[in-house]
Formats: sequence, C-alpha cells, structure tokens
Amino acid sequence: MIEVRECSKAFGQTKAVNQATLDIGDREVFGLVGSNGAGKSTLLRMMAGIIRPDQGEILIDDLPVYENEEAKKLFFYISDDSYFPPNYTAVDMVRFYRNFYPEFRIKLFHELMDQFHLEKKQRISSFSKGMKKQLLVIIGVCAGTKYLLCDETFDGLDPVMRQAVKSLFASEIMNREFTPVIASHNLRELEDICDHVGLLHKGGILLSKDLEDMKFHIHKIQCVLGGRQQEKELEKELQVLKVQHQGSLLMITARGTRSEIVEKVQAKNPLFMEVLPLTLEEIFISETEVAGYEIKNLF
Ligand SMILES: Nc1ncnc2c1ncn2[C@@H]1O[C@H](COP(=O)(O)OP(=O)(O)OP(=O)(O)O)[C@@H](O)[C@H]1O
Repeated sequence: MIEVRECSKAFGQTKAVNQATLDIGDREVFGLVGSNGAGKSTLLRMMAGIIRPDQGEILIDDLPVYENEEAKKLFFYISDDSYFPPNYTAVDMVRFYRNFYPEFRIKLFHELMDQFHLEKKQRISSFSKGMKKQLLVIIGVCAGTKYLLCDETFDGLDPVMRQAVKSLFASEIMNREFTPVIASHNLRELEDICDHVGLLHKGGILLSKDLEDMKFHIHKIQCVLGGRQQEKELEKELQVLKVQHQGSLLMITARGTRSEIVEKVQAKNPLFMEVLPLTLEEIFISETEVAGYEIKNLF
C-alpha cells in the first residue's frame, strides 16, 4: 500500500502539492487525475522519492520512500520526460535496468516486445512517442516491482494499444502483487483502465473513489411524469445532483442505488421511465459540482 500523509511541496511561492492525503491500495489500477499544473508530477516524484516533501510523508509498504533503497526496490517509475541514452536500443535499456532490478523477467520482455510489434534492436530514438511509451510500460512491467508509477504514460496511446496495456495490467494483477498508478490530465484516458481514481485539484486530493462504487451510487434517469407538481415532489425525494427538462421529459442525475431511484420514480406512475448509463465524466462532474469545484477542463 502507498500512503501519502498530509504531503506538501512548494516551489517558491507555488504550492505544487498542498496537504495531500491519499491511500493507494494493493492490486488495483489507480488513476491520479488532475488538470495541467494540479500537482500530479510533483506528487508522483515525491512517491518515487525523487523529491522530498516540505511537510508530511510518503510510505510504501510502511517504508518511508525518500532516500530509502529498500522502498525504491518496490516500484518502477516512468517519468513524463523519460530519457534514453543516444543510440540505445531496447535491449541496451534492459541491460541497464537489470542492474537495478535483479528480478527482471527477460523472457516476458521478449514476449511482450513481439506482442507489441516493437523492434528490440532498433535505436529507440527512431521510435515514435507512443512506441517509446509502450517500451517503458513493458520494461516497467518486466522489472517485476510491486508498484509501477506512470506519469502521463497513457496519454495519446491509440485504442488498440490501450486495450493491450489494460489486458497486460489485468493479467499481472491476477498473477502477482502488482499495482499500477497512472497520472493523467485527461479523465477519458483513464476511464477504461482504472479501478480507482484520485482527483488532484490545486495540489490537494479532492476525492478518491472506487469507480464501481461511484457508478453504483449515482444514476441518471429520464422519465415523463403526470405534471410539474409530481416532478417537484420527486426532486425533493431524491438526492438530486442535476435536473434537466426537455419539454415533458425530465432527466435527473441523483445519488442512490438503481433500485432506490427506480422505486421512487415508479411510485409517481410515470408515463415513461428509463435508466441511462453515466460516463465517468458525468459522474465526476456531478461529484465535484456538489463540492463547488470547476473541473470541466479535465475532459
Ligand atoms: N521544478 C519546479 N520548479 C518550479 N515550479 C515547479 C516545478 N515543478 C512543478 N512546478 C510547479 O508546480 C505546479 C504543479 O506542477 P506539476 O508538474 O506537478 O503539475 P501536473 O499536474 O503534473 O501538470 P501537467 O498535467 O501539466 O504535467 C505547477 O504550477 C508548476 O509550475
């Protein structure tokens, strides 16, 4: 488990991370989402022990991470501006990383490079941006560490590759202790990959929730009721997050389980009723609108 305890980091007057507290559980794909400048990279760099928090602490499996070699063996960190030495091939990179990660799974590396159609002996400088990202994910997975910290690694990967990476993560999580943490400024990039999402806003954690849990507790329903009076009653009875009217059609996003909401709508004898699927984007907007925050630029 990764525990971020009231961590702050300022650069001059800029509070990059401000009293952030967060738990990252084991064997889940954790998405750290936040707009540009929200503090994601700074938080990940603190998790990776590259920079020291001004206040607070970060523990990885109970070990403080800063200047702690034991803790650093537990994760592989992919920065948003990873450096590849000139003329290095993927095989050269692996030779380099094997010095740090004795458990490096070389057989899996060869399998995955073939599966992702990446040339092992081609200079990495001739790879596209997406190919470099794929290579780093492969190396990160093969390093065999319990945690994989990815900074903007998935942004811009094409849908086929995202699906491939998603399956790779799922199979690793099933077969061993593995927890990827993925930072992104785009919620859509995380929607189909993550099990849990933490929202970083102006350096602080605004919310951290399980996606299934969020989807279980918020629903959107459209219905046609007998009249305005009934609509008002229903709006009072539900924990409404958003209401829209389109002619006689009423569309409500509300907190509650599907059955709780459906029961209340049915009690009004609707002429028509339908439960609509909610996207993660809508859930986040609903969740954060209540808190009074503007996060729409994440989408
Ligand atoms: N080394 C640094 N020196 C000065 N300011 C910094 C430094 N690193 C980050 N900052 C500032 O801290 C804030 C948070 O930056 P950070 O890179 O952590 O955000 P981010 O959420 O990763 O953003 P992005 O999505 O744009 O990569 C920004 O205002 C940034 O300008």
